[in-house]
Amino acid sequence: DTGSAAATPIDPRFDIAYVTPVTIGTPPQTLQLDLDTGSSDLWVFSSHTPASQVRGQQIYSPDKSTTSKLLDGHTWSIRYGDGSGSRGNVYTDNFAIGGIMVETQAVETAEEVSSSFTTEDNIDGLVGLGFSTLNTVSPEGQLTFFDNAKPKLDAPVFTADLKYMKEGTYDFGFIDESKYTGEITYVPVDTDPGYWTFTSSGYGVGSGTFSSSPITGIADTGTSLVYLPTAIVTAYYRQVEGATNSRSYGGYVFPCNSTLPPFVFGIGEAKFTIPPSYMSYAAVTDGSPTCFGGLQSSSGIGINIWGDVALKAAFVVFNGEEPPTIGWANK
Ligand SMILES: CC[C@H](C)[C@H](NC(=O)[C@@H](NC[C@H](O)[C@@H](N)CC(C)C)C(C)C)C(=O)N[C@@H](Cc1ccccc1)C(=O)OC
Repeated sequence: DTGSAAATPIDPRFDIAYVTPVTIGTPPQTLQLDLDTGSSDLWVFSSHTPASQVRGQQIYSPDKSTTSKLLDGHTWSIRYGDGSGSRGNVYTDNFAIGGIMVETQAVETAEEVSSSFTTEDNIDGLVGLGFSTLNTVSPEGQLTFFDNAKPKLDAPVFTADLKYMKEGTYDFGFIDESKYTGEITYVPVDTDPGYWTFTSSGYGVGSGTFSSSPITGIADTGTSLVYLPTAIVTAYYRQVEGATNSRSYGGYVFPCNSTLPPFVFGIGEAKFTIPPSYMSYAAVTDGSPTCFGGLQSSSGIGINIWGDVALKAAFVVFNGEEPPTIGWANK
């Protein structure tokens, strides 16, 4: 099998996250989920989510599905790096993305979600596409959609073609040559503890010299920004007029009318350029003349994260063969 599904930005003003339509159950219930390579739980707003925590999200009602089965005695509870989280029970049911159907996918129903999920009314849940070792279901961990679908796919891969303030695509089971230019550069993935962890070959700020120093981090479609070591981040903002590291805004900000250099990162011998428009992520509040940077420091997180600001500058292949690799191409 092969399949494709849209990755649509949830906000017209800036790319905070992307959602993809999925179907769950019989008859199919359609939800818009955030495909997240930075985690490995598939969880949804559901008929079990307290009404006070639901604000317009589509919900999955297992009782309305003839193919749903409670996974008795199983629960899940997840905490993300941004402090958000959720927890609940587990069902298995039919689950499809882009026409790829998995009959007994573990679908985790939310009994509780944190406030940032309640307020984000365009996200009905997440599809974790990290490695299944990170799945939080207890007492038995469950497989991700990708692990379940892999045997059915023409090739054990999925690709991300995220776009700046536009609809992009996730493809499953094939590599669409029309979506990229030149060659795909593959690098090894370290699957411990369960992220798509790889090592970039270095970085450059604008037309400055390229610094060939290894940067190990994760490819995370579920994180909006890029988080890198402080030394790299300060080198970048040193080139931005009026940039400061704001405690009140929680990161580097600068006057929106400042000229920003592009940010270059290396994958093997290949170079990828994040254009200035992606690096000026968003006004700190609507209409403010102060903008928040798309590149921030990872020092408070503990890992480097190549989030959407970097991923949308490339065509990315998540290769699930043994051993897994990750491929990057320009587009
Ligand atoms: C199973 C937990 C998943 C894998 C969780 N993953 C993450 O938090 C990673 N991805 C974060 C998600 O992409 C998130 N931005 C999705 C949105 C919609 C909320 C971060 C680290 C880049 C995690 O590592 N949580 C840490 C908590 C943490 C991590 C980093 C910093 C601080 C705290 C944990 O609990 O690990 C067991």
